[in-house]
Amino acid sequence: MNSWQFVGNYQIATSMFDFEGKESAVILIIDDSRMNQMLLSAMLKEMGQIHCANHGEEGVMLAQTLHPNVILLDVEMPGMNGFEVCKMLKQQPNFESAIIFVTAHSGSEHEVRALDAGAVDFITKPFHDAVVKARVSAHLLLNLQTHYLRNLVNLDGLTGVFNRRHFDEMLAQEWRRHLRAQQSLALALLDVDFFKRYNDALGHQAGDDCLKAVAHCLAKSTKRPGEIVTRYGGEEFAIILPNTSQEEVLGFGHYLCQQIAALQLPHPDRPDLPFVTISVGLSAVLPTLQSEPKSLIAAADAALYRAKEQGRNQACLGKS
Ligand SMILES: Nc1nc2c(ncn2[C@@H]2O[C@H](COP(=O)(O)OP(=O)(O)OP(=O)(O)O)[C@@H](O)[C@H]2O)c(=O)[nH]1
Repeated sequence: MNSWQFVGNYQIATSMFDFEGKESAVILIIDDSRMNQMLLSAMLKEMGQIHCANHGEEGVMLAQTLHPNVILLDVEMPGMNGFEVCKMLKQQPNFESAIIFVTAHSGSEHEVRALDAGAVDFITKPFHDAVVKARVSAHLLLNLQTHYLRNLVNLDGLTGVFNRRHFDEMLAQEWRRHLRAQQSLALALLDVDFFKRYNDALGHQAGDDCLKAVAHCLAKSTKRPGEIVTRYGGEEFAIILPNTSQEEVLGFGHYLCQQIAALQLPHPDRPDLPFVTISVGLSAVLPTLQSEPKSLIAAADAALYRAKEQGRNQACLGKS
């Protein structure tokens, strides 16, 4: 059931927030002037949680962890200026915030430059209360609606983690990003052990609940920025792990096995243990122009097969 909340003059469903686990919209103000931070915060406080950064570097860092819906970005700042900050923000994976430039300059040349840099709008100083509120609430609403629709397309209906379609898109995107940066990209493919027996013993409904609990635990266990948990199909899940090497990834696989076993979800019909476990196949590779993302999947898949063969409830590393 939806409850409703106001953003500016608009009433919107709180389910738009629920997808992100947020309770309200998030607005980030990046401005070196404390006075401007205070003025803008006072004007916008009804619209959501307000966070402030005093310079560009801090703003980029906060944007990475807060995933704000709207960023108000001062153009003239010491150190990195607003255009440089905007460029860095846009390079972040999964960046979806609406950037509104804040500038003392008006005129078409500045407007065009701001929009060319990737901003959705700009606000001129001195601030006009009604104009600031109207512009921010319009972009906040648009950002939430876009985000909500994107989630409907990209999320798995049963478990709430990302779906296979999003996995395919993100793996291709991360592959290109890691090829450019020459960094190692890793993948975990995992499968619930003896899941057919679980369904047969407890029914499909209980099987669905089990998949939800596993997905929730996997999502809680992946904390680094850019890590993406997806339902790969049936009782199989895949996790994309950016900037992760062969040495690191096996440890992560063991950790996932432990986390799921620690749930102690009773499994009434398996030959070895009385609770639900997973098997995990892992792979990590430095992408090259000659290789393709499917090599990463094939290696993780072969490793998953080995983990099953060797007795389940364990993680194996594949060769890619
Ligand atoms: N409840 C439920 N079951 C599903 C869903 N998707 C796939 N399954 C079931 O998952 C089971 C997978 O069975 P198998 O591929 O034989 O694998 P397993 O029994 O887990 O055996 P191992 O992987 O070898 O440990 C099948 O019975 C599917 O019907 C789903 O969305 N909900």
